[in-house]
Amino acid sequence: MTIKTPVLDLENVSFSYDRKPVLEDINFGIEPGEFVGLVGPNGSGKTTLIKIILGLLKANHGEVRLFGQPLSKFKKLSWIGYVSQKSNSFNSGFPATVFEVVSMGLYSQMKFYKWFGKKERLKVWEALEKVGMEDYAKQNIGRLSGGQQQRVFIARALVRNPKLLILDEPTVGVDAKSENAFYDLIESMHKEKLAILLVSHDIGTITSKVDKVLCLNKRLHYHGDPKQFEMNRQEILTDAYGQHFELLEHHH
Ligand SMILES: Nc1ncnc2c1ncn2[C@@H]1O[C@H](COP(=O)(O)OP(=O)(O)OP(=O)(O)O)[C@@H](O)[C@H]1O
Repeated sequence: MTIKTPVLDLENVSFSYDRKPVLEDINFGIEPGEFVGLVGPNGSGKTTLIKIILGLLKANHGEVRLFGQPLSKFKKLSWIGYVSQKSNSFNSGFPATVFEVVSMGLYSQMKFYKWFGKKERLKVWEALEKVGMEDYAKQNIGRLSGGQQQRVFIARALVRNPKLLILDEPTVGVDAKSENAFYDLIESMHKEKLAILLVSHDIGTITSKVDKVLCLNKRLHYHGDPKQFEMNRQEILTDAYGQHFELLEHHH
C-alpha cells in the first residue's frame, strides 16, 4: 500500500495576535481529494487558521506543511486556490468584466515578458464553463448577483488548476437557489478529486456533504467523520459553542 502525502497537515499549531491565544494546539490533515468542512462560532479562529495555511500569518508554535513541505519552503502557490469571505461584494460600478476577473487569477503566475495569449484565454473559458458562467463573460462583474459573483470568484481560483481549494464562508449573503447551485458545483469538483476546505456556519448542510468535519473554537473540539459528529452533535456543539449553540447555528 502506498502512503499518499497529505495535501495539508498541521501539527501542534498555536497562534495569538496579542496575549490572548486564538488557536491552541491544532492538529489535522487533508488527504488528496478529501472534502473537509470547518465549522465554529463567530470569533472562533476560522479565518485566522486559513490565513496561517495561506502563509499570511505565521504560527507562534507548531508546523504547517503543504504537500509534505514546510510552509516556508513551499513555492507552488498555484496549487492553492482561495476564495475569501468578502469576494462577492463588488459594487455595480466596478470596471471589470467577468472574463477579466477570471483572467486575474492567471496574471500572478505569468512571467512579465509573456503575453496573455490563446492558451491563457482557453484556460479562462474552461474555468468559466466549469462554474456555468461562460454566457456572462462580457458582463460587468458588479452587475451580477451575489451568487453569480461567487461563481466567478471560484472560476478565478480554478483557472490556476489548484490541488487544494479553500473557500471561506462562500454562502453568506446568497439566496437559497444559489446556495444549492454552489453545493452542486462543489460536489462536481469533489468528484474530480480536488481537495476542498470549506469554512461555513451552516453545520447542518456541511455534515451531509463532507468527508471530514473540523469543529473549532480556539482548539479543535471535533475532528473526524461527519456521521460520528452527527451522533454526538449536541455534546460537541455544547462543548464548542457553549449552551446557546441553537441560536448561533442560525445566526447567518
Ligand atoms: N488582526 C487582528 N488583531 C487582533 N485580533 C484579531 C485580529 N483578527 C482577528 N482577531 C481576533 O481573533 C479571534 C478569531 O478571529 P477570526 O476572524 O479568526 O474568527 P472567525 O472564526 O473567522 O470569526 P467569524 O466567523 O466571525 O468570521 C477573534 O477574537 C478576533 O477578534
